[in-house]
Amino acid sequence: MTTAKNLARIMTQSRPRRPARPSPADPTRDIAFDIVCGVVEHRRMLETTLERAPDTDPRDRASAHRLAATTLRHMGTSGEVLAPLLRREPPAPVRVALLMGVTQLLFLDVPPHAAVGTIVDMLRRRGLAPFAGLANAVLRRVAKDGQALLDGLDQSRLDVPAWLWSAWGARARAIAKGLHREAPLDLTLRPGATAPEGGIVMPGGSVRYPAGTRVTTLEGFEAGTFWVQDMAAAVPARLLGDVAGQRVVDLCAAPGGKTAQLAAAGASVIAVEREAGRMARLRENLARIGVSAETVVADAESWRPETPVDAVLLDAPCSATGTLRRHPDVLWVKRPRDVTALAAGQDRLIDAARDMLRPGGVLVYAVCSLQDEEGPDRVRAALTRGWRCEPIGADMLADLPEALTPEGWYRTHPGMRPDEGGMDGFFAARLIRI
Ligand SMILES: C[S@@+](CC[C@H](N)C(=O)[O-])C[C@H]1O[C@@H](n2cnc3c(N)ncnc32)[C@H](O)[C@@H]1O
Repeated sequence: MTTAKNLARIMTQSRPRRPARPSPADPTRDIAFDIVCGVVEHRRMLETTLERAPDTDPRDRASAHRLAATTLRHMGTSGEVLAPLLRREPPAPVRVALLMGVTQLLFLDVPPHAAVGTIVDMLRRRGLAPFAGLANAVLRRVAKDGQALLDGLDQSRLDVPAWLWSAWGARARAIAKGLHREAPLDLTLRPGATAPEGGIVMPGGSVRYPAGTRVTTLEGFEAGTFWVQDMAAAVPARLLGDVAGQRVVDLCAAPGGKTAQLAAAGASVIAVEREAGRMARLRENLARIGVSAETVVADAESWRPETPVDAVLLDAPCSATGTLRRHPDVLWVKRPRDVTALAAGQDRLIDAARDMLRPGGVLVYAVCSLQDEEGPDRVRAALTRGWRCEPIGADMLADLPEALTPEGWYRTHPGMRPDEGGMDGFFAARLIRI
């Protein structure tokens, strides 16, 4: 039996007992390890690390993404499982390896011998052989006790950093439960298009497929009959009302989901995006879908249209806490001060949008954030700077009435409609230029 005393002894050993055998190559674990170390040690986003491994087989990348994302999604709980098994805190990379091992054992369907062996091999491969014995002992213990180790743990609470939990207030538990589920794949259809087989039509007309569905394999992808957009993200563009024939500016536009919606609804759209690379993606997406828009690579804070426009959609850069189901790295990368800095930028963009609109013109301000500072607080602040709020009508959200707040704002979170697969967190409000 492995006692805490034995474990402590293993931890103090500086060399493995047996000569190390060569560890087999395992790109999935290696990339996942780099991703989680990047998040934990350097607050580096998951995608940034993935981009550093461009030549990897797509299946290894997909498996690495899944292992890393699942580790990050359950990181608080896995840490709690490890706590009584560790006499002292191991070095950060070793802790990451142990967390990955616990994830494989308790949250993924990896058979115990493989769950333990792959982590031990990884430690040897990554220059951490002195800790292979520790990992072997700890993970075997986790494998032996299995799911019983989770009994009595408040996983929802453990897997959300304290600052986010308190910021979410009464919504926190429902949101946290939503975050434990992988997000499904939602499509927005080009008007008149038929959905690929196997989807479920959601409120608002989005079509939903199970988590893990690869979009490029769906019929109609090449022909551009649909684009990927969470059902909650499909709503803000519709809050502008009937835009047919109107001049609409889509600010912060890439990769272009909302530009496509506005163009498909008959608006004459100017899409403004700061990053040239992201704008190239927007153009590719519009070409695939078969809709057109004027595209401008510029900073939305300083760019202005030649003449004032009827409407602006501002999908502002934000903390993205509404997309935590897809991006669990955000849980551990973002800090309260990031939200404060983002809120200041959001105010500047709202002011810029005012300069673009004719008097009486409409701004839909939207963020994929769950934070009050980036949603309700920005709208309240705007009311002192030349805007009035026009409450969203119940008819505009007839399919999703629970998303309409008493103030007339649109607000969703990942805990909503849990039995139908949940949805991303979004906030949007209609502001009129005075
Ligand atoms: C939330 S994403 C927009 C998603 C997009 N609206 C859609 O529906 O596909 C924010 C985008 O804003 C861009 N961005 C950030 N600050 C900007 C600025 N000052 N001017 C223009 N674009 C900006 C980012 O590069 C990013 O592509």
